[in-house]
Amino acid sequence: MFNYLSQYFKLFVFQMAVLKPENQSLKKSGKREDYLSWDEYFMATAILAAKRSKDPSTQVGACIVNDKKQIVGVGYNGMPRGCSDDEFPWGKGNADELKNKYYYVCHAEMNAILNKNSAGVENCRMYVALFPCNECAKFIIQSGIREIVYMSDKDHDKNRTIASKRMLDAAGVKYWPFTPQHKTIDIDFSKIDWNHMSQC
Ligand SMILES: O=c1[nH]c(=O)n([C@H]2C[C@H](O)[C@@H](COP(=O)(O)O)O2)cc1CO
Ligand SMILES: [Zn+2]
Repeated sequence: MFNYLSQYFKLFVFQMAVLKPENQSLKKSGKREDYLSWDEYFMATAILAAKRSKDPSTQVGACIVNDKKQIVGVGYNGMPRGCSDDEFPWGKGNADELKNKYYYVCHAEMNAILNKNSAGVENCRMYVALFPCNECAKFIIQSGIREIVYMSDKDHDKNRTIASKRMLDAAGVKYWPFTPQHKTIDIDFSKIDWNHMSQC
């Protein structure tokens, strides 16, 4: 018991000596504490991009980040350039498959890779709202992306997801589900003080 208490006391003294000054200096700096983590920021960027999607049932966004934490590509699911999203179909229940979206829509991951604003995406990480399908997994592997951070794995029992994981595992691409600290992120344009912004 005495030994236990003595160990505990040593730990306490260590914390006071080593950890406290750092905490104090953090407090002194006056920085905001409620800021977004990097993971939240990149996932939120993916989800914001998804809001551009015209798909009435599933909106997917993807955000590619390099090892300097720079965003190098963003995309969402949409029709290819030149294929009007007012003319090509967005449904999925039609017996005639040519009248469903699946043959036409570009997936968010593919768009993010093709939209890259850097020479390549080797060794990058992709943040994506929905676990990538088998076709996207091929793009991810071939482009050199090494890690996937996802939110929903709603299609985990579908063959396209099983095949996707099989290929990602074989190629050594890591993937992990993301749980945000903030449940909501508020972007309220009406709260922006335009007068103040223009003085900056
Ligand atoms: O990896 C993906 N990336 C992606 O952008 N999508 C898009 C394609 C479709 O527009 C939509 C899926 O539609 P639905 O959930 O109605 O089957 O999500 C779908 C997947 C997974 O299948
Ligand atoms: Zn896909």
